Amino acid sequence: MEQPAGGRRPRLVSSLALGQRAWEVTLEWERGLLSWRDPQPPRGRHGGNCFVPASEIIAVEETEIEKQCSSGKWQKMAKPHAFTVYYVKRAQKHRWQCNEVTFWCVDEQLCNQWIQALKELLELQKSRPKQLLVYINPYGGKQQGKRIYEQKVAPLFSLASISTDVVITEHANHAKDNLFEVNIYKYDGIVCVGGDGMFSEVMHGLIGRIQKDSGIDQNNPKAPLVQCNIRIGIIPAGSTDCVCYATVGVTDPVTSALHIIVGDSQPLDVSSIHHNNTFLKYSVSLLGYGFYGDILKDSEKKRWMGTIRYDFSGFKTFLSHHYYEGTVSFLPAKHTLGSPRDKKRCRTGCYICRQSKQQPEEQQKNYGLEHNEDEGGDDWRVIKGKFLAINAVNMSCACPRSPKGLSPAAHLADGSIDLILVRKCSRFNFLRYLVRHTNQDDQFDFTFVEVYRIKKFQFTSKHLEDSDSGVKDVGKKRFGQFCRDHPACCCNLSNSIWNCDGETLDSSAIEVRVHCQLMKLFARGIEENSNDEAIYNQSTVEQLL
Ligand SMILES: Nc1ncnc2c1ncn2[C@@H]1O[C@H](COP(=O)(O)OP(=O)(O)OP(=O)(O)O)[C@@H](O)[C@H]1O
Ligand SMILES: CCCCCCCCCCCCC/C=C/[C@@H](O)[C@H](CO)NC(=O)CCCCC
Ligand SMILES: [Ca+2]
Repeated sequence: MEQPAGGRRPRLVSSLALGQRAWEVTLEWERGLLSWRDPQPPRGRHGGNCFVPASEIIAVEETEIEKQCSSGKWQKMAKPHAFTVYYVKRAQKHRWQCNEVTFWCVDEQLCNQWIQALKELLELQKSRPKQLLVYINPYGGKQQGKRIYEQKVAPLFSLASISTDVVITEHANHAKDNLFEVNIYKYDGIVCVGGDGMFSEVMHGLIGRIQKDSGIDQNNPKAPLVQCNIRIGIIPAGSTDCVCYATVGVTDPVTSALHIIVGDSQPLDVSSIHHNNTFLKYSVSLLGYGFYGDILKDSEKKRWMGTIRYDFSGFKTFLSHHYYEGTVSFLPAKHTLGSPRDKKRCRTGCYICRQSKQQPEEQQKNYGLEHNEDEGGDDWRVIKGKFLAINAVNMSCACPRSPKGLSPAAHLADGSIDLILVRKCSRFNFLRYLVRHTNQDDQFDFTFVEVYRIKKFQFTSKHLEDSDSGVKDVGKKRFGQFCRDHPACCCNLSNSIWNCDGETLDSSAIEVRVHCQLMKLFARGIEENSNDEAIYNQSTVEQLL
């Protein structure tokens, strides 16, 4: 072993056996890196260098071994000593797996020294959770939540010495209500096992609880909300799992569990939605009126169909081709560098999101000023029209159905919303628009599609305006009426509904405002050059360090 230099923690270098060969294993404290290399690779094979950053080591365990080797030099040993390192292995398409490597040696003291050193290194990973509160929706998606958690996630949490309190929900809003009752502050994070709806429930519980404890009135649309530092982890077990896909790059329970274990943190913008000074809901993914509202309305009646209900209702809604008249007013976002037509997408460590990081504090400081500007300024834009869809997205909304999402260049944490207006067009053109969500073509490159990066917006449907009801919702009186003058024209005098992250809103007239980085997830955003190889190679690590 190398000696300490200048009081620094020494580099640990030993010759340890891996399988039946001796490898040079190194632990570099300064760089937080475990590596091993085969000094004499067998002829014809490249001597691979393997690297694992400490931040991606899941656990270290002493390993009880029998005399397993039938040949080679270990065969003669009376009692070999061993330890196993569990670490993150990057598989294809942003998927992570738990890999393990077992090192052997004859010297018990050396083995213990390695275990001790690696455990100390893990102790230094301060952002890792130790205690989690887990909510499982047993009825989300394909009703596999409980099985997924017990078989794939719980064993990993236990390996990583994370203790958990698990609640299997018995009804909708169970998790949300529970979050107002329990001592949330003793947990390092909340985990939800389910889909976007379950995540939304947990998020409402957590954000609501924090505002309550801070004396903030959620009904005040202008209140500066208090940031939520308790992270939420999503184990995907729903039908769309858009929040998970758009923040991790894949919907895979093991990958998500590993992001929780390594203590990743991804800030997330949250929109608040109000009607007449009454708080309705928060949204993090899609707030959609028209097409996506109608899909939701129809699909809720078909929950028994499971995950394919959305395809069925999507097809039906496409054929019905309803458009809705109304007025959208919005305040464009000036603070952010990006635009919805950018080619560059929000990825791990996104510069545009980092640049927006100061915004929450600035917002608090300039609260009064900003408020006056917004109310009196000429910055608000007003668009009246006939729309097939009005979509306000806080993130790309990438999901397995649409891997680039509704707004591919939207940012997770830049304090802005992408507002997409799809005006009345032919069925054929709307189909062309939808198909572009699934290929590489630009879905905003149509005359009937507009996209704006904004901070706030309001919407009122035409018949609410006509009835002079202002923001009061009397639209339900006319619900279900269709255009008598043109029975086949698809003009729908009734309201659509708002689809808010897969849940319906009680009002069609709404005002929406985005809160920059209001909450955090156990995620890191989608990694740019996700490594499709089995393990870090030399160049990747050099880039990292
Ligand atoms: N025990 C339960 N019984 C009935 N409903 C529940 C229960 N627990 C949670 N819920 C509700 O079920 C709704 C849907 O759950 P979830 O989001 O997990 O699945 P999904 O709708 O199939 O998936 P996605 O939202 O990804 O499309 C949530 O709004 C949640 O409030
Ligand atoms: C001819 C092929 C055309 C295919 C077009 C596919 C376009 C798909 C875009 C999907 C965007 C999903 C946005 C996410 C919404 C979630 O907050 C929400 C809750 O889970 N899911 C839905 O509303 C469910 C929405 C389901 C939509 C089908
Ligand atoms: Ca955003």
